[in-house]
Amino acid sequence: MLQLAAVISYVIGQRNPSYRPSLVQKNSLGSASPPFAGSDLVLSPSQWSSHVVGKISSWIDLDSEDETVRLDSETTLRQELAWASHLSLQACLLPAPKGTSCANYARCVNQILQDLSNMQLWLRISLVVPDDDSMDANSATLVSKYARNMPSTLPSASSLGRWFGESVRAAIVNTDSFLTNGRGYPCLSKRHQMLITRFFNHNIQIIISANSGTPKASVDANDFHNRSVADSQRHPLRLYLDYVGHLYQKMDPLPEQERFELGYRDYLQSPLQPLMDNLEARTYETFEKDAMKYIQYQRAVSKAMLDMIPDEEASTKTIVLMVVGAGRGPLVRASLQASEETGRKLKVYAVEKNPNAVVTLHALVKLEGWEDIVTIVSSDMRYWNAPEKADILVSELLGSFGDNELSPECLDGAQRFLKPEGISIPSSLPGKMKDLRNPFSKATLLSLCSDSMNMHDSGMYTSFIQPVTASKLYNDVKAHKDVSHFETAYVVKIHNAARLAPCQSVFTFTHPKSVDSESPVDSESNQRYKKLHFTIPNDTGSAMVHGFAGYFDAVLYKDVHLGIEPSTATPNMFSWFSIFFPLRTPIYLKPGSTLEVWYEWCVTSPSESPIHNSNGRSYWVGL
Ligand SMILES: C[S@@+](CC[C@H](N)C(=O)[O-])C[C@H]1O[C@@H](n2cnc3c(N)ncnc32)[C@H](O)[C@@H]1O
Repeated sequence: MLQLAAVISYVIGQRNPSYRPSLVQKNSLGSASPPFAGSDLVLSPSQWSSHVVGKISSWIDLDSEDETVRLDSETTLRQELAWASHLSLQACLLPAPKGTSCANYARCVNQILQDLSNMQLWLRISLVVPDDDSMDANSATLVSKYARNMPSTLPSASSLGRWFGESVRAAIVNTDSFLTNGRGYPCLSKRHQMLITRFFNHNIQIIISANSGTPKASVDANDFHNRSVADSQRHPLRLYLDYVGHLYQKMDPLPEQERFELGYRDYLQSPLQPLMDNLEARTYETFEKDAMKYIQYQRAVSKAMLDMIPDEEASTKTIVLMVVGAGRGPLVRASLQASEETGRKLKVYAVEKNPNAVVTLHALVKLEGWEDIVTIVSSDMRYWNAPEKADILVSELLGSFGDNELSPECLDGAQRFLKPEGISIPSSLPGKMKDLRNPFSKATLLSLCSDSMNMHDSGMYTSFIQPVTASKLYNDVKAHKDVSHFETAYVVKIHNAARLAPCQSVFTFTHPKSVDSESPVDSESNQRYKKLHFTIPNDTGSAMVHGFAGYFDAVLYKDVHLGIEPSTATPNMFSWFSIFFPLRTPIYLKPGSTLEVWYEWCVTSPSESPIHNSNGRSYWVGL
């Protein structure tokens, strides 16, 4: 049930706490060394490997000025880790470095890591930088392929937030961090409670620790073996454990959408290429389950119809509506429902280039009896010779980053058959955009759209990025051991990540494009360039940037929008996950620093990255 109960910490060297290799060599005079640990028979191999995390002797000081202590430390660390490997433990918790210098600590750990195959090493890192030069392991910690010590006074939200992008395995909460409630039971402040709940949401285990003098949460393995249930209930940290268990139990159940998305968390997927490839039936099926998307389209089409035809002309005029990229027909259905809802008459063309989806479209039209209203066109919209012009053009060709499924290029082709006064859904606000366009260059227009306008009044769809710490995503890309995977964009339900600065808009595309020949804006070009500066809040502290998370927002019509940019995301919609652009080498940011990035694409400050995906050599979207 509870993650906390799942792992017992086993102090590997505790058989004899005063054991030092150098003393043994001096005293034993060649006789056999006494055992430094208990027998491996006290637990079964599966218990060792699934229930136990080893705890390496805390006296170890790998950077000690005292040569004997340093050498003893190295020998003991290796010996204890070898024993832990012998037991097939899943992980071992290393003691924190003792001073400010940890060069030899890093060297030893790095060397040991080369030979470790399955066992993880957990490092203790204090959530706050201690005042003195000792890393007080008992104050409060996270265990990451870290363990974090959690202090009684917590740092700022953005400082804490960084850790959700790092590979944190456990949080060590000292009993000092607890308060006592009116009935004398341990409890935590509201901020601590929220943090613990967030740890649970990120599968971070909680370890309760007590200062020396108070019995520790860790249980001797021999003791554990013989312990009766009644004994264990009297464990001095039992009340603390019960309280943390209570926090776990009172968590709200995950909403249905998040449950659906659980299996996709931090799982890198290649973005779809619906133009170059033909989508499969199961992909269409996933789209079609997203009721929210079609509700928003229906609302947008209804509003456009009402604006287009006044009530008094509703029975005499018929709107020509074209769904371009109709797939298996859900936007045709949404449009027909909008027609029913508004009492406006409709004639529909469903244009689709995927011949397999067209088969299903035909079956749908027949099944629903739409033959008199809907004409199916099996063609690429860029080359179709439409028999008449459309009043309303409905499309959904959006990728997670807006234009990355080539919506601009496809709609450029479809614009030919939209009446000059016609409406595109997603839609621009032609009058307003035109006012802005005329006096400015394209670069100015882009920065205006992004910086000073409310995005829902701006163009048709806009992409956004923000820098993230996302060590899991980074390591998954790195595991491919080639440059091309670093130069690829991924669609991913980003979960274990820290969003280091608010999103900024990148590119905006509007349709139909301006036909104003006097405009200085080259309205035909879909080329874009943008330079952005992200300022990391001062109280974040230092952070690593592993890449950028990308999103889009689209104005469907007037106030009806659709998008995944976190601050305005359409609720309960799961058709799009974020996009992730990894960096080949993570960038270290000092507290309060500014990150400069240009797209597409390179980081130029505080340090320079190589140019990514030059000329689309690793990743491109196929026309
Ligand atoms: C993202 S899917 C959306 C499908 C459908 N509207 C839905 O909501 O389920 C985009 C669809 O547009 C089609 N498509 C992409 N580019 C096209 C083009 N140039 N001409 C016609 N269809 C296109 C794809 O084959 C795909 O069926």
